[in-house]
Amino acid sequence: MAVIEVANLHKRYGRQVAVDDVSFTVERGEIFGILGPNGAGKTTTVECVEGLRTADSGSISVLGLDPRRDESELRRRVGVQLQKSELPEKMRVGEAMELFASFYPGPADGDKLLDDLGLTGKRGTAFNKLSGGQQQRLAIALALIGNPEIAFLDELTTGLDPQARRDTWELIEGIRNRGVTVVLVTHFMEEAERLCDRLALVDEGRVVAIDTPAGLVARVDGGGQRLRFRPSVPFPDQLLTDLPEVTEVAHTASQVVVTGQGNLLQAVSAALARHDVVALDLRVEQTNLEDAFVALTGRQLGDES
Ligand SMILES: Nc1ncnc2c1ncn2[C@@H]1O[C@H](COP(=O)(O)OP(=O)(O)OP(=O)(O)O)[C@@H](O)[C@H]1O
Repeated sequence: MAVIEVANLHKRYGRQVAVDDVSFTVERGEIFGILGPNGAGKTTTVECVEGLRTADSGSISVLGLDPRRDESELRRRVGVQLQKSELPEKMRVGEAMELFASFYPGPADGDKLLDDLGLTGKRGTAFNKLSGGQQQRLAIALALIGNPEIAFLDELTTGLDPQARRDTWELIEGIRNRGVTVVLVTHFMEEAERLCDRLALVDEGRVVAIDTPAGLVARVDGGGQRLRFRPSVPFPDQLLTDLPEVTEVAHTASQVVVTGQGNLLQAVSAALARHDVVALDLRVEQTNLEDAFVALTGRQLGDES
């Protein structure tokens, strides 16, 4: 059952088109990702869905409600990760948790949440005395304190170190396992790949594809694998392009990059061996969401131009 339905959403800021005909649905209990480079329109889209912004046109339904008209009911049923600037600097962690819990009819166990997020020892610490990562974790705790049916998490792990990032991913999986639907805005490919059941790839205000991470990766030409190596002696590309497993042979300054599927490694190694070519520094890589994004948009995820 869809808990969020967005159809033909448009939003501009002056002449700047931020969201250009975006449509998607989010099913109950899934982690739905919105992945795209900076400025793609992710935050604007989610803020319209949360009822924090008014779209220029299009329709949005959240839990069967209209985010603008039914704002007060939705506030009780969804959790939104606040941006740092939205919390008073002097407010202590424990006070923030109690204040936010008081807004909801059936709040979650705040002590347990602080414990899960590694903030138990920080109850008495003021917000502006927390590290960036701790502030981020508090924002997540506050988004979850109301026991929401849907949690909107925007740039969840930005500013966290790798260990804290992995801990946060586990926490989010735990939330999903309790039946909460999660909408995750991110520009981290690894985060999207690891966490999301389905995701919308967005670029320049448009949805370029919606699928599972594996489904998106499978759309890359020859989806699957890539080999990189330094040949001991030059050889003609045809040696490999003749193989049914190979879809493409490309060259960098010193390396050969072979894309393909099936028993690619075995087929390429055997063909090279037959012609006395040794593959030095051989690496096998799986194609990933970054490749899918490049294949679908012609741009890198991290490319802000
Ligand atoms: N309040 C605003 N006024 C004017 N332009 C805005 C405003 N907010 C966003 N924009 C512009 O709209 C476009 C989409 O921005 P948005 O923040 O939605 O993208 P995003 O994908 O969330 O990016 P990021 O990952 O950097 O947050 C960008 O070109 C941005 O500069």
